[in-house]
Amino acid sequence: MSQNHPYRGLQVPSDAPFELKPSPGKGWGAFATRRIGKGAMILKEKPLFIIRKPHEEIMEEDVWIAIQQLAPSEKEQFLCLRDNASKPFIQMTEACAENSFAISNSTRGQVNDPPIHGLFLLHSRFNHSCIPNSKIPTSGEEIITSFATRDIVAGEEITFCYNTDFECRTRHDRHQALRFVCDCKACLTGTLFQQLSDMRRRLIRGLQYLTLGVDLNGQRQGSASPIIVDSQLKKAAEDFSIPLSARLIYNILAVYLLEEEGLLDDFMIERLNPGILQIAALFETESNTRIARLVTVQKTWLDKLNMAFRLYRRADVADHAITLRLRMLRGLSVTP
Ligand SMILES: C[S@@+](CC[C@H](N)C(=O)[O-])C[C@H]1O[C@@H](n2cnc3c(N)ncnc32)[C@H](O)[C@@H]1O
Repeated sequence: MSQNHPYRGLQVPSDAPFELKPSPGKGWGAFATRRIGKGAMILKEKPLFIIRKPHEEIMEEDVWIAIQQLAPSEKEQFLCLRDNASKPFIQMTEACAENSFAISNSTRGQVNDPPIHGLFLLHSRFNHSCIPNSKIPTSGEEIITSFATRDIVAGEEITFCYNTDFECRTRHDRHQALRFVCDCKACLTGTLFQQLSDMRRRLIRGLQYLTLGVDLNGQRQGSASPIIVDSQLKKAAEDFSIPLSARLIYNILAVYLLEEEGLLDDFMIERLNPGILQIAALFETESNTRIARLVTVQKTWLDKLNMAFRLYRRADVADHAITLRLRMLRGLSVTP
């Protein structure tokens, strides 16, 4: 039956390292046809069309106009799309929502430019995992590219994470956002890994709060579901008076937890490591400077963490100045 499925009509490049086929319980998915080494490119894809509007403002008419402008062969490709591989979409906006990605225009556009949504025929066939094996880094370009974040063996399903802050969200929160039940290793209830996963992700969120002074939505936490229960510690985070030594430990602990969770890929390291090196370079008290330097040269994140713990509860000459600088950067008065 799957031989005649409309997805067979989707044009997968002949050199692509994957094929499309049914993925039990998830409609169809993309499966590696050969080994894909960590860091290797999986697919570079041009959008079939783009719509320059925020997601919630895209109307039927917008999608119809975009489709009318397609070449006949492209229209045929669009008509292959199915609602999770089963039924044709009833509304064009649904087809668009299920098969499009927000393309960041931050690198080229102006701040007030409308967001761009691109419809991608093939990348939209990739299913979600909360512990994925691929990533589509934001590039600011209309063409998107996926890369393997770890070695993928032939036959393995290729997945990516549909949301950007899931490393800080528990299973319950993730499922509410996804609106389908994911069955990845971090979602399978009754397992030790799942329990640890929730704990790690909650901790990562808390550590982020302690270093940034705000929650994922950029706001201070409300009292309904506290992330940091200790009121003094919460105030210190919001006042940016967390000492440098603790900042370094929190940041490295978050990376270590990401690694334990199976989420630490090269893109993540590229994003997080500069901040850690920057903190390590800020110490001014001589003994602290020496330890911070040792932290940076350790090979593993566990070794870095162990070394960083030597700084635990140590004050630094630079602490006060850092607090003032962070408060000024956030537009707060210099005195808490
Ligand atoms: C963008 S589509 C992915 C491709 C889709 N499976 C297909 O056959 O066209 C997203 C939809 O796939 C399904 N899906 C994706 N990841 C899943 C997962 N981990 N578990 C269950 N369903 C999943 C959900 O129905 C979701 O709304």
